[in-house]
Amino acid sequence: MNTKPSSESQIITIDVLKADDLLRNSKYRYLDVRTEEEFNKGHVDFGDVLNIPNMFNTPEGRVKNPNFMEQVQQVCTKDDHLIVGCQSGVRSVYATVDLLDAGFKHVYNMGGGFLAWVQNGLPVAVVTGDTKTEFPSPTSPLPANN
Ligand SMILES: O=S(=O)([O-])[S-]
Repeated sequence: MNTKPSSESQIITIDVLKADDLLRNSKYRYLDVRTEEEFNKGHVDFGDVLNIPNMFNTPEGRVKNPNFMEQVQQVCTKDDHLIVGCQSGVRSVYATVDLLDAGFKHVYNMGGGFLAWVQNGLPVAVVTGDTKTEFPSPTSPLPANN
C-alpha cells in the first residue's frame, strides 16, 4: 500500500481565461510541461514562459523526465507563482502534484491546456529556427504544420 501523502486533492485548476488574466496582471509565470517539439510548434505567448517537459515521448510510450524537479528548481523557487500547462490538461496535473509535493506553494493547473488556450483565441507564439513568431491578434490563424 502506498502511504505517501499526495497533493493531488490540493490541486487548484483554473481555466485559460483566468490563467491569461493572472499572467497579464500578476506575478504568475507560465510553466509549459510539454516536450520541446510541442512547445516550438506553438505556445502560450508571454515573455517569461518556461518550457520544462515532465514527460518524454519514447518508442515505448511516455516516460517521466527524471530531472524535472531539478530543472524547475534551477529557474524557480518554491515561492514563485506558477501556472502549469500542457497540451490538453493531463500532464499538467501530474506536474502540479509533483510541484506541490516538493513544497511549491503557489501553483495552479491550467485546465484544458494549450488546446483550450488556442480555442479561446488567446495569444500564441511559434518558434521556427531561431525566430519566434507571435500571433497577437486573437483572430490570427496558426500557421499550418509542415
Ligand atoms: O498534454 S496532455 O497530457 O493532456 S495530451
